[in-house]
Amino acid sequence: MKAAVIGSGAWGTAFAKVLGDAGSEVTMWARRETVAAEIRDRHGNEGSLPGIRLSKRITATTDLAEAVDGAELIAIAVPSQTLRGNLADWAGFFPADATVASLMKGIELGTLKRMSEVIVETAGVAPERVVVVSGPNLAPEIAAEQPTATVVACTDEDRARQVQHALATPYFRPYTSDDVLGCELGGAVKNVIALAYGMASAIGLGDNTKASLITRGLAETSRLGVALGADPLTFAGLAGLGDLVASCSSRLSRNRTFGEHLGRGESLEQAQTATRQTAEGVKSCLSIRDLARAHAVEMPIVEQVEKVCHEGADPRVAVKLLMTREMKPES
Ligand SMILES: NC(=O)C1=CN([C@@H]2O[C@H](COP(=O)(O)OP(=O)(O)OC[C@H]3O[C@@H](n4cnc5c(N)ncnc54)[C@H](O)[C@@H]3O)[C@@H](O)[C@H]2O)C=CC1
Ligand SMILES: O=C(CO)COP(=O)(O)O
Repeated sequence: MKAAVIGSGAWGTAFAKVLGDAGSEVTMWARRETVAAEIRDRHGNEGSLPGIRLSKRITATTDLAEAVDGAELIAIAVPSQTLRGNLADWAGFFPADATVASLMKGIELGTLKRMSEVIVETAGVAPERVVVVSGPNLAPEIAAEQPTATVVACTDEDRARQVQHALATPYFRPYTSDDVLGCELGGAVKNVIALAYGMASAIGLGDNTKASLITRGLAETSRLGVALGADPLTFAGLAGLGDLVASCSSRLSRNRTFGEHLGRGESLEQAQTATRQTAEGVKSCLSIRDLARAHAVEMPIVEQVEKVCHEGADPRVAVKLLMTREMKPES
């Protein structure tokens, strides 16, 4: 397959490696010429994935039209909140029948749309051409070829299978799904729960607390998903529980790490200065909270994470508020 990967950060680069290792010819698009040149000439991207060697089947450019020229698959890994603006500039260059894969895990501020919806709306791509790839996929582990599984979700089963085959390597095992909505929500909400988990770790809370956060975090994710029409079983799978456990338990997770900074008492600005890469949950906690409210779905953990991130609330007070909510049945 001829593929393009737009975005040369950690996930774009690891994803390009998977595609290259599975046999595709890949052209990456990078914003900076230094990054494109390093990928093209030295087969690495030290700034995003130190020590990783990329296949010679992978090249890179800063010219979007060149990157997507003739591509059968275009995978996008830019920050969720920039996607709409990016596509306004790029979409005219996409080949008419290309599959567009969203690798992003966020919900757009203001519109409350998922990334696949932004792609359909802004790039004029039919929904059945959009694939979502999501699962327990920490980029540095994948780049180091540590085995993992993922989900390729698309309403068009044949297209999902094509992408599944284009991604299969001995260290990356893709499963297909038709639940695009559930996979996207699972990925976006787990970033917010990982922020909460990081805060809990930093304030010294124990394993019972952390297990309760994961379990109740998944409960509120599923509640929102079901209200919006997702398959509840998706949240028990790789794009739900799998991704949530990976991000909460891993020190590689940028969202968990960001939460740790906040839990240590740093302000949002201090945490942003200390962490350079994209932590999607910091913005998506706002849009997910608004989406939940719009559908009358209770998401108490998301509500508290938003208060800590954007209203200066103390994480210890947030825990207290969560623990003293009205008593209710588990489900
Ligand atoms: N890093 C990971 O392990 C995983 C990340 N993701 C998701 O992938 C998406 C991208 O994340 P990463 O690659 O990890 O982030 P990153 O911070 O490593 O890289 C982001 C990339 O986007 C580019 N970028 C930043 N602002 C931009 C703009 N205004 N216009 C165009 N490009 C811009 C940066 O130059 C960089 O190449 C996020 O939605 C994230 O949640 C999903 C699975 C795994
Ligand atoms: O989505 C991810 C793993 O599946 C990456 O999580 P972070 O963005 O928190 O690093």
